[in-house]
Amino acid sequence: MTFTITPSQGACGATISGLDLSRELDPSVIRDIREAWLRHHVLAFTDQNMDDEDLERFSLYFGSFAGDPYIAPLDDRPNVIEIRRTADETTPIFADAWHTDWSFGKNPPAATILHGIVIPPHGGNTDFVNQHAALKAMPAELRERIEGKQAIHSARLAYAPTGMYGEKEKASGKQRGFRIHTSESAYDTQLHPLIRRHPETGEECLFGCLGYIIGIDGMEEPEAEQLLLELYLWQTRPEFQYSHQWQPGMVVMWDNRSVLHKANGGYEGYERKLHRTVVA
Ligand SMILES: O=C(O)CCC(=O)C(=O)O
Ligand SMILES: [Fe+2]
Repeated sequence: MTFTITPSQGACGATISGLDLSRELDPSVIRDIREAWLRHHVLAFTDQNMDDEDLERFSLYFGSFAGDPYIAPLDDRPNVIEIRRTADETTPIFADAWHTDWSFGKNPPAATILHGIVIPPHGGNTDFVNQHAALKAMPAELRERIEGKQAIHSARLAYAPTGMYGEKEKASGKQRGFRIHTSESAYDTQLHPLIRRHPETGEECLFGCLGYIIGIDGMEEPEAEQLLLELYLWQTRPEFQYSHQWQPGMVVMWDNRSVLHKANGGYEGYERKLHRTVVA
């Protein structure tokens, strides 16, 4: 199978065309994809015509499934969740803030894979920021202040009963296109270093950002908040970004260990539906 890898014009990301993910892939092709994924951090596979079974098989080439703690999977597919926004939905856009998937966990996942099924005619990009590039270009003065520091991660601002997707959203009576359940477990915290080495490539990068990061271990709150905000503004700068524009049938796979990502709106009145797997 021959395929083409075209790097994006942005700080990360590449498009792969000429691959049919509805078929089994040769080990050598899987190796090439893995290499490209580690190099470009975000891969977009164009023109796929595939179902959930294909998505699952493709995902398992890269590791085992990680179960989503707060979003209900499809009834008949415990490893696939549907990110769906109906045409008339008025809830806030899901995941419209920079984050690393489940950085609040003890062992955050390696990859998230999205299959675009219904794609609106405009808007709805998924944005990525390269955290290797952000660290490399960081002013020494800022780096010194975060060096050796452990960030406190938690899902509480999003998934606790008091969080963004909690009681308030329920009380608003607005319906989401998919089911999110909040839980007391979202108040749990987990430490991860702000600067760490990528577990596969060994390259240094920043990990996580304000949002799932709620503090810095051993630092007073106002001081930590100020530092995390400064860091956030640096690590999400436009020069480190790549904005991914979807086409129907596209599959996008990113490396949670090296990029932050966020969803975008801008498609009011249109449906958007993607199926997602997460690889441990
Ligand atoms: O809807 C999107 O573009 C991305 C949503 C997201 O953050 C995710 O699936 O992890
Ligand atoms: Fe996400």
